[in-house]
Amino acid sequence: MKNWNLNSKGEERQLGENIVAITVADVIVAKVNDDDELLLFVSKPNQRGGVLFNPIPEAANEDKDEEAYIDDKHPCEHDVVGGLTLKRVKTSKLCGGSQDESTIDRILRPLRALIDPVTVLDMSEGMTREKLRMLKRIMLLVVSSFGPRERACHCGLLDRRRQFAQRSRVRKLQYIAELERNAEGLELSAQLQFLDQQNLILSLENKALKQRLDCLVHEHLVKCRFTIRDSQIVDIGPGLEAITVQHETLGQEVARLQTLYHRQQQQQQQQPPPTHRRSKSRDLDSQFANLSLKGNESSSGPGLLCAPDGHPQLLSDCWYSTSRFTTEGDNKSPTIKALPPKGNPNWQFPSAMALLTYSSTIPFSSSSSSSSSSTSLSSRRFPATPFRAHVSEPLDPWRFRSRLPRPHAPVRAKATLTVDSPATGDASPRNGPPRVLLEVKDLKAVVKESGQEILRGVNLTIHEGEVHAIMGKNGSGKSTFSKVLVGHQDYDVTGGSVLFKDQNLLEMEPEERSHVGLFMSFQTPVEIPGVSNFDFLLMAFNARRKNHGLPPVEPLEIEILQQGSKSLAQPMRIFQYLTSPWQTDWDNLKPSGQLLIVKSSFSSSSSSPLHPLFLLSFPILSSLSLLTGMSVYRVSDAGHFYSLVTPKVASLNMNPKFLDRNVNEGFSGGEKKRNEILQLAVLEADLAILDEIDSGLDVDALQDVAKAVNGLLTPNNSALIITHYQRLLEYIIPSYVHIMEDGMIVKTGDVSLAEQLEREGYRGISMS
Ligand SMILES: Nc1ncnc2c1ncn2[C@@H]1O[C@H](COP(=O)(O)OP(=O)(O)OP(=O)(O)O)[C@@H](O)[C@H]1O
Repeated sequence: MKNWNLNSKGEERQLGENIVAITVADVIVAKVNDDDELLLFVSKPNQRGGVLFNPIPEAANEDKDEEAYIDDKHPCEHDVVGGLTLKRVKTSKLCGGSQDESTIDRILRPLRALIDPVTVLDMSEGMTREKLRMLKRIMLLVVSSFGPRERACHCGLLDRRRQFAQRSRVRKLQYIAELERNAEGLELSAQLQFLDQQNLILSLENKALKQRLDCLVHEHLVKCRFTIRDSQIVDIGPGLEAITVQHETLGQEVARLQTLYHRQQQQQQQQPPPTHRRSKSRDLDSQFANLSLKGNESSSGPGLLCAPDGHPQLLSDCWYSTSRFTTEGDNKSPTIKALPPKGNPNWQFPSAMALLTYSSTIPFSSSSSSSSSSTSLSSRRFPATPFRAHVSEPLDPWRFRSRLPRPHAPVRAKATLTVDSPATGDASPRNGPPRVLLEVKDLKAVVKESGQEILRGVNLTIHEGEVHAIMGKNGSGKSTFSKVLVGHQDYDVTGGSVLFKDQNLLEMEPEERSHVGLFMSFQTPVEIPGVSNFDFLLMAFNARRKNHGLPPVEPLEIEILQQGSKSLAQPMRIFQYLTSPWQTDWDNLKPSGQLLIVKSSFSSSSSSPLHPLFLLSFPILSSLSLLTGMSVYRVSDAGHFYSLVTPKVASLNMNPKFLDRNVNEGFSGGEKKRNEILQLAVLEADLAILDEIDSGLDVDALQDVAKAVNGLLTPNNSALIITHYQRLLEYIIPSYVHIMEDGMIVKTGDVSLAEQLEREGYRGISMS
């Protein structure tokens, strides 16, 4: 193993000699081959010494997607959340340890085939400070390939499609790993220096050659590969195998671009702010119009589109757009003609250049002004006379729409599901009197462990469309009542009956209770390390759908737009436009994964018109696809789970990034509560039991949460709210207020009872 002194943020990290274990992230999911299952699945070590999911499920459990696995010694506080049974395994099972040698060996065997030696952290004795320190400083992701047959690591929760959301977390780590793998035995150290948000300088120091190799790396190119041969960088970026660049000249080029960049920055600072902001698409248009072209003037061969002066940020786009082409016409105004890449006679030249060429009026004239920059490239490949493309008018992407290659058939059948809720409740009231949803008669329950009786005969009837509030002194049994209703394992029911929608609730397993429409928001919501909120919501949602005999909902629609020629056999240096579809910033291009993906916001659904920016970007992607052999995908959320969940996130005033975070992990108290309501909103339960959702909420959050709950109430569902304070009931007006004392409901009234309680306290209320 080489030592690397950088991590993805450019911070100094020194890796231990033999350590290749993998993570400080919550979950590492990596995939190399198209057919791969999950590579590795390690959760952040936490104080309980556990991670949540076992990467090697029992054979019998393999198909139970909604289940994970528990180490009984580390039970979760609540083992049923949103209808999913959560189980826990010990870190030792993942990171190694003496407890189960064969399991560890099974995990590590394929890893060892790729990277050796592998250091195993023995976690069987629990987490020590030293081990934690070791884990924390490990920032190297091992990208490996486990075929489906080996299935060395399989995650019961995430299938390939769901990994989209996870990939963002690993992209930079992958980058480091990729650099490491491609160093070809040369000892390199690397430094990253950010020029701006998107561009950075990657400096590779080759100690053996005593050379420093600098290269501008656009964010798109973060996954680019630098191969070093004979003191030259060969193969920079996808598809540019033909380009050989001497590192010294590349360094000069970088320096030049850097100067340009700084000069431009200075100029921008000196200029008064523009009065009108130009739309981004217009900016792109004009930037494309400024592209220049360098290439082989007379014969076929590689060409290079170059960024206009002062726009180094376009450089990598241009590189990506490099295609095989030839020029026709005389030197003064040659035109470009595309050549099909080898082995692909049907190629149509759908590159950025195609946009230029198709306009057919574009003259390419010899330009001496840019000859200086051409010397930065190897003269063997690039003659000193470059061409410069002039575009007389801004590009109108709509003009070229019909020329774009027709999308291929979808990779898999497009989901035609509408995301209908499995909940039975809909907004329209049923005919006749409201149905009884919950009928509790003389319910008695004891603490399983001690036999202490907590509930001593609770009676409560809840009809559809009603909101019931339970108040009561601390320790009166409110939470116990709600937990008994959802089947908490700590309690035994010793008497009475509970009917939910005419079914005997007490005979049901906890997850069944959830599936039939009972939802409980806990006082202290459970954290689920290693599982993103989005995945969790999707799993819970689909678990309920499954229970109702409905097919699962897909997170996204994925459609292939251009089939690449290569199989995904190699780790690819491809970026994707989308890792989290809720992030809709065009500039936020993410290097990750193996797919070229256009964000849903640009492509919308397949039936709706294509966004102009998509049209502009597609040729680049398409060209890149041709060069690299990778496929181009389009992703749409229309009618899929993303489109269901994102408005609900918005209605709760939650930051969409919360979808990407692990369930409740690191959330503030208020955020956890909102998250609980988000779960409720997604699951659309018939009866929501909300235990102190107002605790820990500031005034705004309280209003948001109350508003969201009110928005979920329909004539056909109901809510049971446990609270200490009347203020919540100002926002969610209850039909009935009950007071619980010593394990029984001792008084029932309307909202005025809560007001009286607020004024006079429990002493002021007669419980008779
Ligand atoms: N698992 C348990 N083990 C031991 N005692 C328990 C357990 N669960 C509940 N109790 C006891 O039962 C009583 C009622 O607790 P519960 O949490 O239901 O009260 P509560 O009305 O919700 O109180 P608060 O308003 O403070 O939340 C308390 O005395 C509590 O200590």
